[in-house]
Amino acid sequence: TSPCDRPAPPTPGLSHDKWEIDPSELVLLEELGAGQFGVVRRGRWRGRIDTAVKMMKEGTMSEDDFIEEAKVMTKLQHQNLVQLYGVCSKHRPIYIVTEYMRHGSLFNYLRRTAPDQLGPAVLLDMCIQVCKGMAYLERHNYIHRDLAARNCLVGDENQVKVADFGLARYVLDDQYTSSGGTKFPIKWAPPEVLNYTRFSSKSDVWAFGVLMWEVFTCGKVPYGRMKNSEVVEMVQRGQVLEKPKGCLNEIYNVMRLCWRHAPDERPSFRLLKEELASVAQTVL
Ligand SMILES: CN1CCN(C(=O)c2ccc(Nc3nc(-c4cccc(NC(=O)c5ccc(C(C)(C)C)cc5)c4)cn4ccnc34)cc2)CC1
Repeated sequence: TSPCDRPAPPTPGLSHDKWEIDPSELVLLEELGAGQFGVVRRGRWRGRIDTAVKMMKEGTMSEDDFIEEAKVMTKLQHQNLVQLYGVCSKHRPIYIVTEYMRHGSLFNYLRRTAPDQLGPAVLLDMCIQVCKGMAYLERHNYIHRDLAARNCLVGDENQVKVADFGLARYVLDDQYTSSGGTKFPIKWAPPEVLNYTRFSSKSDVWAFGVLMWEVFTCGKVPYGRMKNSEVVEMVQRGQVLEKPKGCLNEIYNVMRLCWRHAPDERPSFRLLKEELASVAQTVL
């Protein structure tokens, strides 16, 4: 056969994909918790980098599609996004390796931290950090699809980062993916998602409003113990969450902008960032 028929040998050093992590460079440490996909553990990468390692239970996600998307996700880099370092996809279960956040989910952090540590200025700054991360995703036309305090993580000095952006697309469990499912995040969904599962950056903005409510109630569950069907009814009627106790009107007004019934009447994250910064300057 002529040389043209034989595949070229891989160029040394370029044969492995940079989003592929060599498991032999990863040391797995204590368990951080179990999520939708299975166990998450702290890890040490290349001897010095602290990581969180999601070990994807078989059958919980469309792995090949996700591995393809991982190439794009590793390029999304911002100080308010939990950085995806890469994947170990040459074995099963596959591992998703990200930067490590020491204080766990924002939801648990709000509920565990003493109220005197969580004054309005701290709470507003947390919302601004999430807004910055979301404005970056919006700029890159990247929709989160499951923004909530449980999917944000806390580091040192009340640093907050958005995690698992876009991951919802790869979940196979239709109890989670269909709006009628028991695991669908109904309480963070706007009318157009409840009715037509029409996700957009403007549906992320609605969810951000609910996240602001979670933050200013220090981790209360939105709509309390109401059943999903009752929440759907209420949201479609145009009723929204009430003002959290002790929350400034100027801050509650920003939440209400996020809960405008019509998606294009909601502000962009870019505009929300300005809005929140000006509230921080004037009222705090
Ligand atoms: C003083 N406290 C002691 C207790 N504590 C901890 O144990 C604790 C400390 C650090 C933690 N950090 C992280 N924990 C996690 C973690 C832990 C358990 C579960 C999960 N989440 C998931 O498994 C998960 C998230 C989202 C989704 C969809 C696709 C539905 C959106 C599916 C699955 C993440 C991810 N991380 C990424 C970066 N850092 C972390 C988590 C927990 C917090 C500190």
